Amino acid sequence: MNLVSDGAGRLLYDGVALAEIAERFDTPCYVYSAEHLRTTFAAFRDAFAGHDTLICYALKANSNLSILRLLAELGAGVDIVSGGELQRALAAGVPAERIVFSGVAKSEAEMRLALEVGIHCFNIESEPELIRLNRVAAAMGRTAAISLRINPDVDAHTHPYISTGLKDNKFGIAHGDALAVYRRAAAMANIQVVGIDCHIGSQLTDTAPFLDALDRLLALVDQLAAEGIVLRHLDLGGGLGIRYADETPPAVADYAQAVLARLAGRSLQLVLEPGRALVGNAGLLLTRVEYIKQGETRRFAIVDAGMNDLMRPALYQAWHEIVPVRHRDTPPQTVDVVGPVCESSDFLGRERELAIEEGDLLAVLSSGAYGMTMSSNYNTRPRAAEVLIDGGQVRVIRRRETVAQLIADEQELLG
Ligand SMILES: Cc1ncc(COP(=O)(O)O)c(C=O)c1O
Ligand SMILES: N[C@@H](CCCC[NH3+])C(=O)O
Repeated sequence: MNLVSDGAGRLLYDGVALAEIAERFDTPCYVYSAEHLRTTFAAFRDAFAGHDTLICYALKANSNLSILRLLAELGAGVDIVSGGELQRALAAGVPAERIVFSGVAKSEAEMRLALEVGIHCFNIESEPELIRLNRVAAAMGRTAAISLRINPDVDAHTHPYISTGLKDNKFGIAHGDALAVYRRAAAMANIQVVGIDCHIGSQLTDTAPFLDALDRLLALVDQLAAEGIVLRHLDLGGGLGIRYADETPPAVADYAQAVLARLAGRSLQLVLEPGRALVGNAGLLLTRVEYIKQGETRRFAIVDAGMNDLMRPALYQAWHEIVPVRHRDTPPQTVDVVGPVCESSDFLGRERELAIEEGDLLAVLSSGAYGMTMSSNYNTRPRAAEVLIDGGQVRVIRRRETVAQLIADEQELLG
């Protein structure tokens, strides 16, 4: 993240003083860097340039329309998991033919909408889902292009809550059932088999599990071809990790090189679904210290952002670096950075060494992915504003929610 301190000890993000952003837009506030988004997307595009590759950004990581539009203008497609995400993508101007639809529970209405607009491909996660899609497509007189999402039973070595490619996980079709389900799909009148797909987990810091999964998929591609079922594309999913603390995820170029070496000589289009790797380090959460409270055993910095704004620490004990926006010469003290929500799991960071006082601003780094999209209104807390820094200018890309918005749908119905 492009964070530097100026001569006066003020923290600048992409050249803009974070204190000024807080002054203008209040806190808590998500702050994103357009420059970072462009750079990371270009790194993916360039790394895979030698091969026919469609980069379908997994918009569950950050679904702000302005971010989607920025990535779509750079050539990205998207991976969606709901009708809501489909409508977001279309509203942002993502071309339908660059949309892939994952998710274990696609409803009939979601299938109809995706068929109407003509998405690139459905990633089918079970045989019942395949049967339903064939029926829905038949009723519309359409043909649905599909991949089967295979669960390759590969250990992604990540947090158990975000591992998705093990046989105990709910995702995908068991590897051992794949050929039978493909045969069934190929015989369906309103299904066109075009690809194969997997997604083994998130925040992977090693290429080996990706390559294991890829090898298992390629073996299936060859077995299917021998039976006359020739696939056009292979979707390797997302999952490439980022650095939050001291992780050393592979560089995109190294990941690409390893993957492309396996695909050399094949005419398979490659589809990728990166989420976190594109946006995670493109954003921070700006928050203000409301109180410093010395408890009996611990010292707390109580800030105005909570687990409803950034849920990752509460849900996964995830570690996000927290830095003061203004430098103080006083000695740092050990504090737990906690939010205002009435839960003991409401923390953003524990046992941090910080020199801060009441009223100071803190930046919670690497919050661009699974921050705002996982936020909630718990404790009737309006969601934070989102702003984008682009070329030294800052603009609001999502207004701060108001309590009036939150209660409107109930207020109308008061007896
Ligand atoms: C099907 C699918 N594709 C892509 C992603 C994006 O993952 P990541 O943000 O780790 O790249 C996810 C989330 O884990 C997913 O479930
Ligand atoms: N929400 C998770 C990632 C899971 C991705 C969804 N399959 C996180 O914050 O790390």
